[in-house]
Amino acid sequence: MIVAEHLVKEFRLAERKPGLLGSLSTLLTRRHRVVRAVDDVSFEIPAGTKTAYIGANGAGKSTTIKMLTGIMTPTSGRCTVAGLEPYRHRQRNARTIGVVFGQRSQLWWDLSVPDSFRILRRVYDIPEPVYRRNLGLFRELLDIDALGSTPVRQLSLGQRMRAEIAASLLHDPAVLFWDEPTIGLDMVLKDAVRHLVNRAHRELGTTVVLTSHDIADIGAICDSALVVDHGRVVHQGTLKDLLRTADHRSVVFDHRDGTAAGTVRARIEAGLPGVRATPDDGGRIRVDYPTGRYTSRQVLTFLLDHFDLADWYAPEPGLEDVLRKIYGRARVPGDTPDGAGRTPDGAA
Ligand SMILES: Nc1ncnc2c1ncn2[C@@H]1O[C@H](COP(=O)(O)OP(=O)(O)OP(=O)(O)O)[C@@H](O)[C@H]1O
Repeated sequence: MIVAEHLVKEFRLAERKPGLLGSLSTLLTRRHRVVRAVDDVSFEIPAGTKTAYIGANGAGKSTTIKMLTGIMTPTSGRCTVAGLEPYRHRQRNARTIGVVFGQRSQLWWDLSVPDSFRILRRVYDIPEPVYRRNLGLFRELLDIDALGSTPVRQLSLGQRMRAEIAASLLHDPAVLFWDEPTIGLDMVLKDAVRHLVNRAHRELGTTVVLTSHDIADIGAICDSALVVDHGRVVHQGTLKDLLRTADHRSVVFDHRDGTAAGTVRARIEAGLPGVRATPDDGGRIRVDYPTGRYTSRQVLTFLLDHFDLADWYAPEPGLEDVLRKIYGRARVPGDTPDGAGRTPDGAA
């Protein structure tokens, strides 16, 4: 079980004024502003679930994961992973968790991947059969042997990510924290990575916390969702519950009465104010309606009354639509650009 209780993380940033005089005055006055990256966040992630930690850029996801993995200490509040406060018990916590930060390597920069794995094997005291089984899987699915003896710093982004993912799974951790794990990976490797994590969950009961801007990753891996906006949790529940918050639904239909697409559109939009009708390339019409205003029955009845329907279906609302709505609200005019003043390694 992963628990966050009123978790807060603030960063103090020196205010910099532009120009030479500005730099001098910055040195003299030393004014600071505080960025509250994580703002009183509380949640419980049950063991054995696969949770997507979702939010727009700068919402506070990576900062939360850094506290859960012990890299950062909270400003206030607390969190526990399998009963341990990660920032107080970094060593013990490290045995329980496997971590990937797409933006930051967990491997030794000057060592080759096989050398890194040999060290990790000792650090985690991995039993021989487990080590062999996992290496076999990584050879088969991530083509890890092809990385050869090249030092990690000379690997391409995709090659490094393959090694990072393998390293995070090497010791069969109880909890995986994966922050943007598939950046730089091609489609085949993304599939392999999804297979590996789902296998670990199915066979070992691994708890997964995934941060990704790749909607397909979330759909292929996660069953639950935790959505943050401006450092605060705005939704926690199953992925299905999140999809049900969609404020628009759609009906797609084919008609056989030969009416021109433009006329069909005009007739629908006049008869059902607030509804949008869009012809697609295949000759079908997609009707998007606000759920607060119409039921699917009302929309369908209108279509049946006005057109000779050859076929119709109601697609499930997509995660992308739901997130676009949440992220759209998150953009406040005049917001400062995210990431300003970050330290190079992101550490506290
Ligand atoms: N080390 C740091 N020093 C100062 N500010 C920081 C630091 N790390 C993060 N921040 C700020 O905290 C806020 C949250 O950043 P965080 O990286 O947690 O967001 P995120 O949700 O992971 O974003 P993204 O999706 O872009 O990776 C941002 O405004 C960011 O600029």
